[in-house]
Amino acid sequence: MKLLVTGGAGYIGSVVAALLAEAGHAVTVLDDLSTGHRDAVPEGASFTEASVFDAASVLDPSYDAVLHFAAKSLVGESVQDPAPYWRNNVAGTLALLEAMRGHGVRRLVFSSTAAVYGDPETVPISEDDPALPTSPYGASKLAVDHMLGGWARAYGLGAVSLRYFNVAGAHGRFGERHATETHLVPNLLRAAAGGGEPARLHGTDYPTRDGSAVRDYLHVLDLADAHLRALDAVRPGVHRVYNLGTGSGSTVREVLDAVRRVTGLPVPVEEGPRRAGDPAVLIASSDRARTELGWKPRRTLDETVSDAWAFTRRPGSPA
Ligand SMILES: NC(=O)c1ccc[n+]([C@@H]2O[C@H](COP(=O)([O-])OP(=O)(O)OC[C@H]3O[C@@H](n4cnc5c(N)ncnc54)[C@H](O)[C@@H]3O)[C@@H](O)[C@H]2O)c1
Ligand SMILES: O=c1ccn([C@@H]2O[C@H](COP(=O)(O)OP(=O)(O)O[C@H]3O[C@H](CO)[C@H](O)[C@H](O)[C@H]3O)[C@@H](O)[C@H]2O)c(=O)[nH]1
Repeated sequence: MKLLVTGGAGYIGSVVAALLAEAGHAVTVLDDLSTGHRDAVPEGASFTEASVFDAASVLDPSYDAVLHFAAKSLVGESVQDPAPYWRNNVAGTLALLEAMRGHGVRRLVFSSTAAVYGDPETVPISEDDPALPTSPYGASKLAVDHMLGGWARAYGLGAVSLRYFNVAGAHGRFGERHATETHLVPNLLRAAAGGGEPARLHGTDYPTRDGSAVRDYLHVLDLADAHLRALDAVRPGVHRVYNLGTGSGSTVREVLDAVRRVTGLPVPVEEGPRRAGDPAVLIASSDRARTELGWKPRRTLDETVSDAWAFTRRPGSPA
């Protein structure tokens, strides 16, 4: 297939673009490099440095599908400064959808998020549970999910929204390197590598088994596999939503233990208050993806941490 991958110079987009190129697809990456890196675009993919707002001039009717990763995605930042989230994630996606419609490109796989669910009443969370986001980031992604439903019904778009839970790990030279890093696993690994600040543990008084927050950590390669399956499953006129997680939760302290186990290093940690807006527990029910996409996550937390550690220690890594 001929595919446009927006955000393909970023963490998750670069891993999926690499796998798509390895599978023999013709991949064009569109990325404005706002948080991504030119050297993260995989060999074998062509690259256009542009914004999703310019998608109309990059797409043409020969494209079979778009995988849309480009977004702003920091929960806390979106609370402090929501305007860029609505502009980039909602208006940017609208521009992309109009470009797709204009060129007759009718298949889309979209990066949605567990943040659409806010603070859930029960876990594991299924796709039919209430979506009450607690941040502009989550609200912007939910708005797009709604937009895609309307586009499928009215214009015949085939779309899949993949609601990722916590993504971690790496695929060789493709991994997570953000100038502003808020995610737990890379922050713990940076502290393990030494030379910097201790890692911070945000919140020790959650109603969980050890007082720290619980998340569902999914290896980026398992996540990527779901994208390849979604691309095959997408059908004109239908919008489907799938949660993607392992179905089992780890506390922050358990992830810290995994990092100590995998690296064999003492990871300095400072305990602090809760981070504003963080829910206590987020765990996915991915039964729908298992049933309809035949998807099954395969990698353990230790494998996830181990692959992220190998990425952190690669030659030339700033960590
Ligand atoms: N990392 C996670 O745990 C997680 C969880 C849930 C959902 N997501 C979603 O997955 C997607 C990818 O996340 P990531 O962690 O790889 O983030 P990332 O910041 O590494 O990648 C995003 C990429 O999009 C590009 N980009 C941003 N705005 C753009 C625009 N207007 N035009 C063109 N390119 C633009 C950036 O330069 C970057 O390369 C995002 O949509 C995010 O919301 C991520
Ligand atoms: O240095 C850190 C970083 C994080 N945490 C804690 O570790 C857990 C995981 O935090 P992350 O920042 O790694 O991930 P989030 O759960 O906050 O966010 C992720 O999942 C969300 C869904 O809820 C969104 O999709 C978002 O894009 C994605 O990054 C949280 O309890 C957080 O407070 C720490 O203790 N120390």
